[in-house]
Amino acid sequence: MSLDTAERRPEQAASAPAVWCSGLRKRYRGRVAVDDVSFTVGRGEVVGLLGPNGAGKTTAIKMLLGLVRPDAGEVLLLGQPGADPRARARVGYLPELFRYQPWLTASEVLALHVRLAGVDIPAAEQRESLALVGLADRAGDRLGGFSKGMQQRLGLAVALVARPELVVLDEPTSALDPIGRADVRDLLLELKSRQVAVLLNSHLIGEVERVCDRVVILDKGRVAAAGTLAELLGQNELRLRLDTVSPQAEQRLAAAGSVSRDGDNRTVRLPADLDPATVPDLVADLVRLGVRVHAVEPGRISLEQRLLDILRHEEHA
Ligand SMILES: Nc1ncnc2c1ncn2[C@@H]1O[C@H](COP(=O)(O)OP(=O)(O)OP(=O)(O)O)[C@@H](O)[C@H]1O
Repeated sequence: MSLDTAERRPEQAASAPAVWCSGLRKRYRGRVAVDDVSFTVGRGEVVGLLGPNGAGKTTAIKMLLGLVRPDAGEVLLLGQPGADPRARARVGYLPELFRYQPWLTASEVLALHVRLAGVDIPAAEQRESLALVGLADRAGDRLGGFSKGMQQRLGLAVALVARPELVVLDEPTSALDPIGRADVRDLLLELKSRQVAVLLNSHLIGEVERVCDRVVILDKGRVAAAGTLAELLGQNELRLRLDTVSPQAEQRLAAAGSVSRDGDNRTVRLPADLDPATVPDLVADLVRLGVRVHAVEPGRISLEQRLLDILRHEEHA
């Protein structure tokens, strides 16, 4: 697993990463919120920011976007200093907690943000952004009558309307129903296919696992782990359904890797660099030891399991 240290400051060029930050720190009244955080989001890359409550995710995002002043550290967005309005105009942002003026209509909110971004987006394209988040038929309705999920959908349209090259989404699906979540997942994949970079803060690990190229895990303000899903989930698993397991057979299983048991089901954690003979040899030995093998299912550990392993290890470190 590689810690994403992003040491060298990139050139301020069109090819610079979408996000580059180095040594970000923030304290609130003596309490550390973010402590020496560095990472990058490449152009067109979807990066997930994960971590427990209070880990510093939102604070880190706000420092990237110039909404919180860092005590230390440096930020480049799309190759420009984070505070530069030219960079910010090409960044779409969905904040975690937000409230629009209730007397505005959905299309007025979009028009306002397009004006603030200083870009010229035709009215038809603005309507398309509303359609993209399932609000096409509510364009003329005032926000005072919008549900939480509808407000979050509008927030997404705001983040996407000005043709951003980088989109930062702070818990975009927290208020959404299952269909809304699936829509956002499709939307993220669509952004990826258009080479728009995304930084996604979400507690929905399955969602992150499905769409993200890379993950940065924060814990107690620090980067606890970072890497591609393949790097983080390198470990293999073997799920077996067995009966008539003798003590010798138990020993043979334990020799292959750490074993957890749930009734007749056993899960063996195997190393990442698995020898191709390991699984067939194990099954042959089990059969020889009189075990009845009902099912053998290879798998990879889930991001959720990996996250829990990392965070529990940090707790005991
Ligand atoms: N404005 C603030 N004033 C004082 N402390 C703050 C402020 N904002 C954040 N903090 C503290 O900084 C730490 C990190 O908070 P942050 O909101 O960044 O965490 P998070 O990882 O986004 O959490 P969650 O998953 O719960 O949204 C917490 O201890 C929090 O209490």
